[in-house]
Amino acid sequence: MKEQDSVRSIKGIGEKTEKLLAKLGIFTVGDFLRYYPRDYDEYREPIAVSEAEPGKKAAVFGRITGRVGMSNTGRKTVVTATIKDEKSSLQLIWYNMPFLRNTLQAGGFYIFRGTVVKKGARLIMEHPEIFKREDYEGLLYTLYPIYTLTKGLTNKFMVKTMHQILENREITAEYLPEEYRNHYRLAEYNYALSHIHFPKDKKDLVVGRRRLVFDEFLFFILSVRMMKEKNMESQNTFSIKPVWETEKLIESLPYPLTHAQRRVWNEIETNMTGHTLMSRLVQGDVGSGKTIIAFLSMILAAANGYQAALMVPTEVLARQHYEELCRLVQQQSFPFETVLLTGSQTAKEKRERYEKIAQGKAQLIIGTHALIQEKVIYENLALVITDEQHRFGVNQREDLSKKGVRPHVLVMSATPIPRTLAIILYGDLDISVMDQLPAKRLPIKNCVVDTSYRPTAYRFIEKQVQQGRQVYVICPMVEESEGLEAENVLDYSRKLQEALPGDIRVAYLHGRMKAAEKNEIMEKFADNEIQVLVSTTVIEVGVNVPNATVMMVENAERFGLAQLHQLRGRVGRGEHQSYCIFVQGGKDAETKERLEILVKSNDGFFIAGEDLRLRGPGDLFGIRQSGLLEFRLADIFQDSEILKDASQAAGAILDLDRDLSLPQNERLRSCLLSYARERMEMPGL
Ligand SMILES: Nc1ncnc2c1ncn2[C@@H]1O[C@H](COP(=O)(O)OP(=O)(O)OP(=O)(O)O)[C@@H](O)[C@H]1O
Repeated sequence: MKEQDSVRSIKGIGEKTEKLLAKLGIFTVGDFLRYYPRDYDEYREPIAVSEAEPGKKAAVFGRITGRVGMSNTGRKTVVTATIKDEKSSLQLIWYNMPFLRNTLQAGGFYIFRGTVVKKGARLIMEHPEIFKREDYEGLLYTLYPIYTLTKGLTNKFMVKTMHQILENREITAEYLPEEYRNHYRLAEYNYALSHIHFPKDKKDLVVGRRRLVFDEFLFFILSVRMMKEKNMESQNTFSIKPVWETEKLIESLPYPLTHAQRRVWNEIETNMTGHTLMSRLVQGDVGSGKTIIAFLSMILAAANGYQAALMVPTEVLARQHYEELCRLVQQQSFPFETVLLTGSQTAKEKRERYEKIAQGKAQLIIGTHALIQEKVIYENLALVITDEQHRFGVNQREDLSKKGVRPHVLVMSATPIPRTLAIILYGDLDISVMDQLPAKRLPIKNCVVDTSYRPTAYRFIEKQVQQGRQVYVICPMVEESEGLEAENVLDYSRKLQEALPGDIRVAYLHGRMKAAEKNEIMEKFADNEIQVLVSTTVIEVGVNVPNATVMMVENAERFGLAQLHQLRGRVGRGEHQSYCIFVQGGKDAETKERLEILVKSNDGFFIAGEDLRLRGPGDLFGIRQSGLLEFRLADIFQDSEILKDASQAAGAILDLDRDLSLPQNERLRSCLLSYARERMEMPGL
């Protein structure tokens, strides 16, 4: 069994399971290994009955008082027992496990582990695990992994399979030279992998996690630096001069550019018309107007006789940008042809576009990563713009340079990272910051509520739709999943359609739908044929429907604040007053306090910083901060010390071996390439 082998090579996995795993983005043995737990169930110190609190999972010790009862209700057998201390009692219930009546002894001392629930005045625990004291001691403080699942897969299966893979020692060879591991106090790779899944205790987990976080940062930084180094060496061989077309476009916009947009545009123009190739990061908060800056840069290249490509992470976004750019070009009667290139197009459609690109008939090219596939040959590509850095890793750059192309590179990022961290993460990529929102925007009105507010929210949604506006509702899950109590898109959209008048059209959207279906839904939403869109975070990045004025996020506690800020950025993009309703799953006061930060501020940088302050740096396994830079484990804020180490290591590695061509870096290089490939293929949520 090798990392790159299909999951089918794992014993016990057939076609059906293969399909289910694909839904989780697991295709190979390596994907499985890097499918890290979303949480851990800790075997904590047992507590007394009177310490048990409703809603919390606990291990409660006690002696069974009275007898162990058994009854039949309908087709179920119900076994019950009670444990007590001086102050309170806890009732234990098991369904369809009649044998327990004989195993559990009246008067026996046990530890019961489960979630405590309050029913009327009683405290009960349904289906608790049962332990003898001596057995529990062996488990004390161990952590049991919990994986995000999909219908048809159980946590038990994931655990069993993970053990099976990890037992096979040959799969994952260490790729980081020993001197680096020693210098940065890093665990060996296999050790780290097995301890992220099955840690003996928290300390163990921290050690394993540290290594894997280091790797994520290292790969990210290496890929950025390698891109930058290549460009730094390079002279700007393109002959690009400022053009009137960009000025004309700016003048024709229905709004003046903000100062920040002006400044950033000047920086880009100076760079592209200067002596060295551009490697620039444009960092701007949600809704700060990055798209028009991207378009201007593309027009600059096109008006100078070159091609420009804009690569975005989703087809939905590619199509949206394509339509907007076509509209602008036509309106100005510019003689440029715009083409869209996405994975879901038919072979014939793709062939036609390849031809146009190869012959230089198309100058403005927009698409997903289909843009840099083998068959695409550019005639004279001068500019590549990517939406998020991780989507344009080393291998894409290599793919391009194999074709003899070394274009200007512009990276657009909406992740609010303080400048100090951005510099470490993006190396010495030039950074342009767009720190201003367009004027005349009405600030979004926000509220944090619990689920009892839903009827009121639905009435509000109804009113907004009657006024011609549109609504997003975000759920954390696509479908129901075992062991996770969170709203899911499929059931929620059904419920919502029933709760709203029949003439309001509700539709749903999630990353697992076919691209064509997603496009159709998005187009209908953009045309206001659909008024309410229930979606996963697949709409988080870049989607722009200015008529949408309400964003309702269910189970808001499940998202990082920075991610919620991104989601909120989907509304308040037009002239109408917009609203954001964060619905909290429970009533936890701390969670409410955290969510209230969003009510206080609309500044992405501030929000990210406050989130960290509230959670404290010790909270390694809480909700991840930045949904956007899709690190699996790493959190740029929380792990900023590891980030600094990784940045230093990347520098040392590249100082000795600029393109990782030395034999000792061979494995590192191939891991880096598969890392970049993996990022590209990560399915939406
Ligand atoms: N200077 C401006 N004044 C008014 N509106 C603007 C200005 N610049 C852009 N816009 C409009 O603001 C909206 C958001 O712009 P854009 O889609 O470029 O945001 P963005 O920076 O890409 O944000 P996100 O990261 O959320 O995608 C668009 O409808 C755009 O037309």
